[in-house]
Amino acid sequence: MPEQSKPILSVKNMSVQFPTLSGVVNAVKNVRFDVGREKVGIIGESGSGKSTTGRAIMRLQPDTARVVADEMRFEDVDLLAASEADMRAIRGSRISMILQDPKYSLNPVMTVGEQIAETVILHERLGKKAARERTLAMLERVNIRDPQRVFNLYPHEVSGGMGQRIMISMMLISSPSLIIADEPTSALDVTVRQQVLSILDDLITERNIGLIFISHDLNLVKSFCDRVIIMYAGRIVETIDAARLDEATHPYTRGLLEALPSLDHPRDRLEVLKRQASWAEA
Ligand SMILES: Nc1ncnc2c1ncn2[C@@H]1O[C@H](COP(=O)(O)OP(=O)(O)OP(=O)(O)O)[C@@H](O)[C@H]1O
Repeated sequence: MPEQSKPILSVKNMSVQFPTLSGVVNAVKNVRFDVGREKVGIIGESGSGKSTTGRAIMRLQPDTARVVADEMRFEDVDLLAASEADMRAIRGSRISMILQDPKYSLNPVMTVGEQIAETVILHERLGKKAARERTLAMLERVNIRDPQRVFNLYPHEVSGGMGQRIMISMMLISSPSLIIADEPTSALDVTVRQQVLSILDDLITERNIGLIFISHDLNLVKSFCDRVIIMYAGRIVETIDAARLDEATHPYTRGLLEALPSLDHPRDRLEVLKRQASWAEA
């Protein structure tokens, strides 16, 4: 298989369970998917297992969680067999995660520049001066106009959109091959969202990175991603090219599409999704 079309990530029959006081929660059930150098959206309603899937790939589950799979392979790494030390070396360097709110992901008592620089000091053993230069260049790459000034700001001093661009800098500075973005723009207003998405898009294309984009915004995923995985109650009910989403056949996907408001074809009433128990079964 040519290098370019080889999957970066291959997940085969992965399930995630959480034992709780009221019984076992089967958060993810037997999911199977590959991610190549492409943008793959995962959509589904709240509780459908999207974030749990992303965190299981990063091996960031609570200790009580049970993750089983036939295979979870990231490039040359068997994620099921990797030690915690192996995972620490991979996280933030070869696989990065961008979360919804940078305020919770950034350390409040360190300047944003120091935090970004720390990534390359840690993973690439760069000296302080070289790390600072790389950081300033990366901040400039995400369209931050005055990187010298922004380098010295603390997380509470930056706006939501700038915070997310800082997160993108931090997550991309080590040139990962896979990014998992979990609702990365949900906290932003529409114009800032477009700017952040366009920066992310450019960097992903330019560096040939694979992206898993978790969202419950069907319209966003449809326009931003190449392929879409639709989850319902822990299962993948359908995987389809984003350009062909309107031709989706699964009744859950059809229901999601029909529940979307449209400016071109306004309707008096939006459809309410009617669920069937069989969608959650094998
Ligand atoms: N640590 C945990 N302990 C117990 N149950 C959990 C835990 N984390 C997640 N769950 C359960 O797993 C299921 C899937 O949750 P998950 O957060 O993956 O859904 P999601 O699709 O990402 O939802 P959202 O869009 O609201 O983030 C839910 O029923 C949730 O309550």
